[in-house]
Amino acid sequence: MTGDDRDEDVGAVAQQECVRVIVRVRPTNERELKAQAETSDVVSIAAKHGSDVPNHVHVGSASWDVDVGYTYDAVFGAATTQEEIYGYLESSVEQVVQGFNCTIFAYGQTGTGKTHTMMGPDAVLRDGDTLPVDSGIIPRAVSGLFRELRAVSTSGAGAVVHCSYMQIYNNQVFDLLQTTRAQDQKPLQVREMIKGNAKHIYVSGISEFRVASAQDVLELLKVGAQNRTIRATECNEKSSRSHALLQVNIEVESRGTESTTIIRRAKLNLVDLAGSEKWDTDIAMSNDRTRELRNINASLSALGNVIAALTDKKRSHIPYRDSKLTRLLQDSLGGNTRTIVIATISPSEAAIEETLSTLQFAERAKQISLNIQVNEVVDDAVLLARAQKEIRRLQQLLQASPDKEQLATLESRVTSLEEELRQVKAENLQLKRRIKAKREEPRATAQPASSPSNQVAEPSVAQAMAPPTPTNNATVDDANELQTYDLQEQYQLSQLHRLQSERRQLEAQLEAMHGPQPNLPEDDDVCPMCRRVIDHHTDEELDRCIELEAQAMAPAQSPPELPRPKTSGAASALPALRRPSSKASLTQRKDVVSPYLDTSCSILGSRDSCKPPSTPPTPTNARPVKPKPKHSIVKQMKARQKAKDRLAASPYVEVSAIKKPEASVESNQSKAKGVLCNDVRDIGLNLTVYSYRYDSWYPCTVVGYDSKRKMHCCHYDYGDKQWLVLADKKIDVLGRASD
Ligand SMILES: Nc1ncnc2c1ncn2[C@@H]1O[C@H](COP(=O)(O)OP(=O)(O)OP(=O)(O)O)[C@@H](O)[C@H]1O
Repeated sequence: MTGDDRDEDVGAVAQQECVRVIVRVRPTNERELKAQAETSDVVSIAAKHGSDVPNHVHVGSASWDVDVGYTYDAVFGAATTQEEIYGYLESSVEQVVQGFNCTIFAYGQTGTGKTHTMMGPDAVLRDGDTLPVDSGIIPRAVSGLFRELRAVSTSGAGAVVHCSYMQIYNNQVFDLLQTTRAQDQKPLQVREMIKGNAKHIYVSGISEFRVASAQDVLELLKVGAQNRTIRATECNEKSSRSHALLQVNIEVESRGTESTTIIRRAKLNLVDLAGSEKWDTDIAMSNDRTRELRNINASLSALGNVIAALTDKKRSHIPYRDSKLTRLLQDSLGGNTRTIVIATISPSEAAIEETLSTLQFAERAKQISLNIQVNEVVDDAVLLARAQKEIRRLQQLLQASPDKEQLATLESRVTSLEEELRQVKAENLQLKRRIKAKREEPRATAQPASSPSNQVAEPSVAQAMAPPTPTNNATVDDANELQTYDLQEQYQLSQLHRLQSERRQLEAQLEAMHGPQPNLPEDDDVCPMCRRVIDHHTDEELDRCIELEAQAMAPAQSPPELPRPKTSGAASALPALRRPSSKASLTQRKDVVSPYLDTSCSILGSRDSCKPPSTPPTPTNARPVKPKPKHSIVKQMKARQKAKDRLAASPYVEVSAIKKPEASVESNQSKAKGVLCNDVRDIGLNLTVYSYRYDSWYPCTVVGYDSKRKMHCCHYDYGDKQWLVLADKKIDVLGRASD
């Protein structure tokens, strides 16, 4: 996969898949051959539905009255080689390098070949460059992983690999890579942290070793093998009495396009479970052995319960906390980890009960669905690259739109139509006033007859409004004039309607030519002073706009607002001019007046209040009403600025960064440094580490130490892990959890 391909994967969505289950049948061993001298094997396998890999296992025994069959992802018979088994899993292991977590675990009755499948015979851990043919999945997966890492490194990717190895013995977690024997160690705690939307399970205080080659891991496995608890039992000379988990954490940093950096982190868990065992009351067992057996069976039954709960749609509670095993496998069961279960069975009739129980466990496990997702860290550069990509897309859209000249012509036509419309409206208004005045004239002059000023009797209102007659010349003239006004008004109104409809058409045309508008900011996101998105302001710009806004809002300083021309009832009843889209309208954006050009009119007011009135303002005693904003923009901007500051202080919003005065920092520092051992003994120490960048202290626990680089692996309380040279940092040691 190239860096470019990887870039495309950024932000990839989760893939749904189920736990994959494969069954491996081991050859009949000598003990079974002796026991079943007269009977044959009860397990047979076949390929179903035209599959080239056998995927169906059948168990049939007349004496046990059993005849059942199950279908899995794959079924491997006694003759299958270690290479064939790994060949089936290889691609899943290689995908770890691409950021997919993966867990492979072997489950089955004691002595059915779990350790053989996962590790192979002891001899596989001998020194040498080539893997022995009987090497199991673990050594093959480790060398496959490093092969894949070498392949990606040719395209410029760099990788860091860390490894830890632990066992769960008697439901307690022990570090298999510590120099002290497991029996003398303090058990480690399994902890949970929330990272993003997901929970992550980790072992607090486990040692993590940086490894550079498969051989390094094999060396660690050798150390671990010496520490693992093994005992001879009736079924197995070297029976594993603990569950062993090898955890390989990889971090691959690759270059995407536009010099971006993509960091992918993934975990490969390789688990060899202890085998379930029937409690044989005929055999005398030591207390230790009884305790082991009880714990192994209890943890495996807890695993069975978790799997049953996960496949039961009605169950909401999954009992992960019932055992350390299920707690550690929590991520792998129903989480963001590709999980492969290898169910190992014996073909012998003597083991038929255990075989059926293992197959039923496997049958349930394959129903568990998982949400697999690439684990990647998107850095600022990637975000920047995405933004640049979007800008390029918008620029292309703009180029694809019709030529600018045509747009400019249309825009100027709309502007001139608006002006014409305004004039027609004003004329119309004047006409209406004159008509009204004319109509009221006869009423005003129709005074009582006794009035000395009225020598001639005036016609009544009814007469004035009646159709003109030839006998009364004055009335005829008035009526004619009124009629002319009416006609003029009708003409103006029709003009008005024509102009309005023409303008609406033009605006629609303009909008269509501009294409779909990119996400225009919500009104509340736009600065009322400069009409730019508030979040795009620099600090200085923001301060300037806040100041301008405060000036505009202050009643003493605000310029006297021009009262709007009064409109008559008739004029306000005219059809309102509406734009096809208030947000996308070009003219609306164009009309916005920048406060940097003229601060005498508040942008908070309507657009008209900034324009010179079309008619001289009529004097009025009414106090001009100052338009009020929905919310105080100043407050809004200040709140945004505060939120921005908070974000800038920490890359993790939820982090409660602890600020400390510098003085105490310095005094604590030398004391804190003295407490550090600068070796694996630091593991488990709780610290707070000072970050200069964010001027804050972050609490963390030391979970690893790299002696080569003299670096500590710090697990922050907010969930991230980071390798640091603590010697160069300001730190404060808080102690250990156990203190
Ligand atoms: N597929 C196989 N081919 C050849 N030998 C096998 C195979 N599977 C298991 N064996 C042998 O069977 C014996 C028991 O196997 P192993 O120790 O792997 O069982 P286990 O399931 O891990 O048992 P336990 O749960 O007790 O640890 C070993 O001697 C191993 O070499």
